[in-house]
Amino acid sequence: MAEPLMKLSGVHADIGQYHILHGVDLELPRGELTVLLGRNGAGKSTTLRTIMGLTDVPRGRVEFKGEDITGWPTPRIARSGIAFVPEDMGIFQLLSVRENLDLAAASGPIDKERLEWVFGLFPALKKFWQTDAGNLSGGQKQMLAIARAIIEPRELLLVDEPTKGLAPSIINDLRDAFRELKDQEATILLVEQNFNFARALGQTVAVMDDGRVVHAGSMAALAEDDALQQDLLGLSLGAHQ
Ligand SMILES: Nc1ncnc2c1ncn2[C@@H]1O[C@H](COP(=O)(O)OP(=O)(O)OP(=O)(O)O)[C@@H](O)[C@H]1O
Repeated sequence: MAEPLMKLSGVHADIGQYHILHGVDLELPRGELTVLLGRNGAGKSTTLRTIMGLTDVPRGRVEFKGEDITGWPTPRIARSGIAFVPEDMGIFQLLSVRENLDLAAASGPIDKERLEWVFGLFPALKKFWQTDAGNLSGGQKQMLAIARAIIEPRELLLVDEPTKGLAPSIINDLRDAFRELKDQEATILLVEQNFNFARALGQTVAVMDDGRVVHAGSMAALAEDDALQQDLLGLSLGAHQ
């Protein structure tokens, strides 16, 4: 098997005095969209934050492109080619869509072709180019947050629960955008609670429970196995259709 783009081996993570991750093993195959599933509080967001260097890692190893990045400061991790869309989206509410994207382009003015490509994924951002981000709808804010992460090419994109609180029609737009993103270039790690969204996009899946990955494999296999879903996630696909 080809070397994964990212590999977590036995990763423990602390937030303050709390020990949250208890030995996470996770591999992200290059060019694939991996979905991280699991019940509330399983440690999914903490895993993304740990990859970005936002927690203490007393034990274990995080490798990106074969290099040990454990303990690197967050800006260095970002510069190495990893983009992160946190659950709270991290956009500047008082700045316009344009200003939000200008600030996200760290290496200079936004590349025109890249911007047109982003507008193709999220046409609303073109329409509301001069609008303050705080006045966008929830779905448009999520699109802006993702656009900020991809306004410059990145090798790995981490996205935390993009569908949270969004209406079904907006979720469909987001799904289409992620499909195009994964077809075009990126390796993506997506934290999701919405199993149908996850199933539509994921090639690979990892399921967390109590600070560990308890299942990893193909999404197709999990999507076909009602009993496994029930066991791992406490859900059956039938209940979610
Ligand atoms: N800043 C913090 N201080 C203390 N405990 C925290 C902190 N952040 C997260 N936790 C705890 O760590 C555990 C994992 O949280 P995390 O947010 O990673 O889970 P999750 O799988 O993303 O869940 P959710 O879907 O609810 O966001 C939870 O028990 C949570 O209460």
